[in-house]
Amino acid sequence: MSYAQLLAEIPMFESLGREDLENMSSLLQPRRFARGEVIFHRGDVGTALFIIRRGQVAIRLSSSEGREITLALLDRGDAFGELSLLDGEVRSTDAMAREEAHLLTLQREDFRRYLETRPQVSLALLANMSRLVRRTTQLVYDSAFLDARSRLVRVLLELAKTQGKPSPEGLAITPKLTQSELANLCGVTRESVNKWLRYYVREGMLSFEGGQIVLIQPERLGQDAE
Ligand SMILES: Nc1ncnc2c1ncn2[C@@H]1O[C@@H]2COP(=O)(O)O[C@H]2[C@H]1O
Repeated sequence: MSYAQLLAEIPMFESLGREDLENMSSLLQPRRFARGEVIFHRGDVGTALFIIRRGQVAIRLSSSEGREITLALLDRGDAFGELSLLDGEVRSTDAMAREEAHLLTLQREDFRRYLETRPQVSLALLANMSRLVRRTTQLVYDSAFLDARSRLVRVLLELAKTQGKPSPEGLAITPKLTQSELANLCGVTRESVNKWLRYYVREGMLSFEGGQIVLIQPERLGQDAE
C-alpha cells in the first residue's frame, strides 16, 4: 500500500486531497524499530511526527524506581508525537515499539506548514487532542475514585471498543497483553489484575483464546463493576 493511501486513512489527514497526500508522502521518511526498542524518551527534543505503518507502539510513563504506566497502545494508522511539535516543549512521554514497528516520520516544519495552510487538518488535530484530554481526565477520575476491579473493567471495555474483534466466544481484545502490561494500563498491581481476571473467568464473563482476552459478556462485565 502506498504512503498516500495510508495517510488518507488517518483521521487527521483524511480531509486532504490527492495532490496534498502525494506531496506529503514525498516528505515522509521510513524508520524501523525492533521489538522493545525505545522510539523516544520523555524529555527528548521533539523534531518529527510519527505515523505507524505496521506494528504496535506503547505510549508510557516510568518512574525513577522503575514503575510504569501505559497511557495508550497505538497501531496502524495512528500518529503520535504531535504535542512537542506544537508547543516546542520536550517529549511528554516515552514511546516504545511493542513489536517490530515500521514507522514514518514527518518533520516538524512540514507538519506545521500543513497545519497553517490546511484548516481542516488543524481542526482534525484539535478533535484528536480533545479526545486525548478527555482520556487523561478519565484516567485522573479513575485513579481518584475507582477501585482496582472497576479500573480493570473500564480498561478492558475500552480496549474491546477500540481494538476488539468478534471471536466465536465474544469480543477478543486484539493486542496480546501480559498481566503486567494490563496492570500498567490500569494503574493497579499485577496481583490485583490476576485476582480479578480469575474471578471473571470463574463467573463466565471472560476467557482466554490463544493468549488474547475475550469478553464473553461485555454488558454484564460493565454492570458488575458499576
Ligand atoms: N495521555 C496520553 N494519551 C495518549 N497519548 C499521549 C498522551 N500524552 C501524550 N501522548 C502522545 O505521546 C507523545 C509523546 O511525545 P509528544 O509529547 O511530542 O506527543 C505525545 C502524544 O502524541
